[in-house]
This record gives sequence, structure tokens and C-alpha cells, in this order.
Amino acid sequence: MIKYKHEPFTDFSVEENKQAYLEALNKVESQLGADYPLIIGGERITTEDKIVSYNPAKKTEVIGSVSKASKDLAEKAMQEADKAFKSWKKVKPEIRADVLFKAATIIRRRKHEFSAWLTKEAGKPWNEADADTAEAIDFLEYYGRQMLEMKDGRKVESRPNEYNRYDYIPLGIGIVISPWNFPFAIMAGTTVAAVVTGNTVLLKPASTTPVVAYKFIEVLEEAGLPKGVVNFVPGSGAEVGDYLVDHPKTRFISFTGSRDVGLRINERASKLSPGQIWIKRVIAEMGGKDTIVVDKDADLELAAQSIVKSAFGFSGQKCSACSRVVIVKDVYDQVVNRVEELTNALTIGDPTDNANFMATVIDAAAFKKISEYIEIGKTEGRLVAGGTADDSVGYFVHPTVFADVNPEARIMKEEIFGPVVAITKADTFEEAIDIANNTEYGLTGAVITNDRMNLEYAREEFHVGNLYFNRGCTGAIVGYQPFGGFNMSGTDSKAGGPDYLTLHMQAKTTSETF
Ligand SMILES: NC(=O)c1ccc[n+]([C@@H]2O[C@H](COP(=O)([O-])OP(=O)(O)OC[C@H]3O[C@@H](n4cnc5c(N)ncnc54)[C@H](O)[C@@H]3O)[C@@H](O)[C@H]2O)c1
Ligand SMILES: N[C@@H](CCC=O)C(=O)O
Repeated sequence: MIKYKHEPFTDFSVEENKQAYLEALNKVESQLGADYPLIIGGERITTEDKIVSYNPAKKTEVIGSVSKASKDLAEKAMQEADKAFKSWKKVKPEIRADVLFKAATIIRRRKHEFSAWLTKEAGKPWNEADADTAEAIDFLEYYGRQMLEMKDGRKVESRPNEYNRYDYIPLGIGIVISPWNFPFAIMAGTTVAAVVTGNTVLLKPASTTPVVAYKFIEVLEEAGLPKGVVNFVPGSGAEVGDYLVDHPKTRFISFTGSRDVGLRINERASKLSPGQIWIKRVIAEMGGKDTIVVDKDADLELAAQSIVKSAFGFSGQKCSACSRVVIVKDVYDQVVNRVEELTNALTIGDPTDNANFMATVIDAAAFKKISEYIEIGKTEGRLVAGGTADDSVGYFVHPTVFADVNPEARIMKEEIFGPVVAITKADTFEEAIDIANNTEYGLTGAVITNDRMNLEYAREEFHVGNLYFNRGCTGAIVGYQPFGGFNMSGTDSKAGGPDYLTLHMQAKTTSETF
């Protein structure tokens, strides 16, 4: 077995790679507007009611129409997942892992095609789409290998005339609920973590990005996944989501999304349904309000570059995005001025054109919410860049920077999930870290400093799940920087980390006396 190594990113300055991506975009464009069914127990089921997926950069362009699960169909999927669990849980871990390795190979062969779907369906610029696809491959390769490491359980001690074992066994039926912002990587990673550990799954992808999820289920089928192990049930969060979360046969819920929905799921999952014989396990990865702290003794160009890239990559629509900056007063003006220059130089436009650094936000609701926050920002800080938006063709919000913002301001504390960053000043490095900690979230953060003692201070005091030094705060790599946050950012489940699979299993001790 080749040692795990993360999937390299594509260099689009190489003409061959550029041409390959353009060809993939053409291929995807020729397939737009198709109908996609539900997949329940391997059966394709088409419903009258549809979720229509649109291109956020061309509002009226239909990416695809996906059948929408009702409660009855969700119940049918639950029965199929229950049936499939009886056999899938007995399939050897090595065989389950092989399905993941084969799926990774299939995706690697069609890498640009998958990324092109992300460009069209989620509005991802080329490099962002490429990173999303690479991360999906990484999850498959990494979790497959993790399962092989855990297949014989963990070592425990035995005494004379005694044989003790500690084995991991699957949990049961998992509900996987995924977000639209990493519509491939997070959807695929959360699904296959559940599958490789021997569980069966009902996958409810985000309603704005169901087509790429369907394409992934096709890959799993091609890789040999038996019918009913993953059931594809897109639907309304409120209707199908609640029904599945409440269901007595649901053993665990793997959710990635907003704080409010995560808390709702956590609360509902804690209530016992008639016939339920376990405590449901909830894995919840939620929002962020992530800070970059700039010290007085720092590489200021690195600081400004890191802020702009982390704030505006994929239009700030990452839970890890830098949405607040705290700068020590000595270098405040210099950094703010450079952030302004860099922001004004960003190129914005349709993501199919690789010349554009940034494209749209995901849909009309996001456009409205972010535009409202920009208006709030105008009353809470000094507008330094951006502040405008245009939804005439697609949902374009211009990269926006507010300076001189009070640490208690709304734009400093609430997750905006768009290309808006708020900057504030601190007297000292210690005060900067206090301000950085001053939110209910605790997902990512970064510190830019050349002062070793201040780095060590931040290592202890900056309370976030993913803390980065002298770089931006986005872009965790599977197996290298396991990802997940503290406080209202979720259950710190650390996707892409060595403990992640254990969340999908239960440990069984057996002790035999001879
Ligand atoms: N911590 C992480 O790893 C991580 C990663 C990506 C995104 N996020 C967070 O996700 C959010 C953006 O994603 P989003 O807009 O898709 O989030 P969202 O919470 O609106 O939706 C996430 C998923 O939950 C579903 N859903 C909605 N209501 C539901 C209900 N009542 N029951 C069950 N499911 C329901 C949605 O249909 C979707 O599939 C941001 O807050 C971002 O920070 C966190
Ligand atoms: N894992 C991604 C963020 C996922 C949430 O949106 C990162 O590290 O940037």
C-alpha cells in the first residue's frame, strides 16, 4: 500500500492543464439541464417535485433538476439502509476500504470534470474547484487507510489464562447532511467515513448543489458499493431533514452546516422517539468567525496577502474564512493600506474564466444577507474597499473591507459567510488575542509574527480548533491539518484526522478466560 500523500493541486499556468479544464467545462456545459433521480436501495426513483440547481454566476442557467424526497420516500430509504446494514456491517474492512480506493482512482481520472461541475454549480473559480476535488480524493485515500489501521481494534492487556480484545464495530444507520460550500469534499468525506466504518447512509446534500452529489453516488456504484449502503435523498431540510433526524432507526447524524441548523439537529436528536433504543450520536461541524492577528514584529506583506486570500477566496464562503482581523497599533495603518490595495486589485467575474480570482456568492438569499451586512458595516466601520454588489446576471458581491471597527460590533461577531472582512486595532499582542477569542465560535485563526514568544503565547491562548502561524487561516489538508472547531463551531470532530473514524463506530471489549 502506497503511503498516504495529499493530492497535488493543478498548476493552471501549464497550457496542457488549462486546455484540459476548458475541455471539462465544455463537457459539463453540454450536460446541463438534465434530470437526476433519487437513489434508494439502488433503485432510481423520479418524483414530480424537483430541486432545481442553478448556476450562481448566470442566475437563469439550470445545472440540473433533481428529484426531491418526500417523507414517504425518506422512510423507504430508511428501510433500505436498515436492510443493507445487515450485510454491509459484515463485509470485511479491507473490502470496504477498497471501494474508497477505487472511487478515488475513478475521480482522479475525471478530476477536471468534477471540478468543472463545481465551477458551474457552486460558482467555484478553477483553483478553488480543483482544491475541493483534491480534498474529496484525499478523504477517500485517507479514510480507507485509517480503516485498515483500525480493523483489528486497539491493543489492550491480557493476564495469564485470559484473552482480551478491543474491537471497533459499526453503529448503524447514519444521516449525512452536507453543505453547499464544499459540495464535493465535505459531502464525499462525511459519507465515506460512515461507509468505510461499516454503516449505511442516507445522504441529504445541500439543495443548491445536489448534482455533484449525484455524480459522486454514481462513482461509488462504479467502485462496487452495494445497493442500499448509500441512499441519495435530497430534500427540504425542514421536512426530510427533521424526519430523518427524529427517526428512531437513526443511529447517528453527521452534519456540516450553520450553527442554527446544527443546534436544532442536536436538540432534536437528543429527544427519544418511540421505539428508539440508543442515544443518537451527533457529529456537528458548524460556523466560524475566524481571525487573523497581526503583530507589530511581522512580515507585513505576508500579513496583507494572507488576509486578502483568506477573506476573499471563494468569496469568503468558507467556515474557515478570515472575516475579522486584529492588528497591533504600531503597524495598523500600513497593513490596512496594503489590504486595501490588494483588495482593489482583485479580479471578479464568471468563474469559468480563470482570469477571475473571485466569482459570486451562492444564491439570492446569500446575496441579500451579505448585502444587508454590508449596510450594517457602513454604520459600524470605515469602508475601505468594495461595499457594492450586483445581481443583474449572477450573485456578485464585491470584496469588502471595513476598518476601525469596534470589537463588539455585529460585523465583528456574527458569521456573514461572504466576502466581507472587518478590521480592528489592538494596543498589544495580548489584547489582540483577547479580541480574537471574543466570539462564540472557535474554528480557525492565524497569527502573523516573527516573535517566537508571541507565537507560543498564541499556541496556548488563542482558542480555536485550527490555529495557523505565518500563513492564512483557510486550506486545511486532509491528514496534515485535521479540521474542526471549538465552542459554537461544533463538536471538534476533526475531519481528516486520526480520530475521525472512531466517531462512526462503537468499541466492544471481549474478555475470554481459558
Ligand atoms: N465547520 C465546518 O467544517 C464547516 C464546513 C463547511 C461549512 N460550514 C458552515 O456551513 C454553513 C454554510 O452552509 P449551509 O448554508 O449549507 O448551511 P445550512 O445549515 O443552511 O445547511 C446545511 C445542510 O443542512 C440542511 N438543513 C437545513 N435545515 C435542516 C433541518 N431542519 N434538518 C436537517 N437538515 C437541515 C441543508 O439542507 C443543508 O444540506 C456556514 O455556517 C459554514 O460556516 C462549516
Ligand atoms: N476545510 C476548509 C474549510 C471548510 C469549511 O468551509 C478549510 O480549511 O479552508
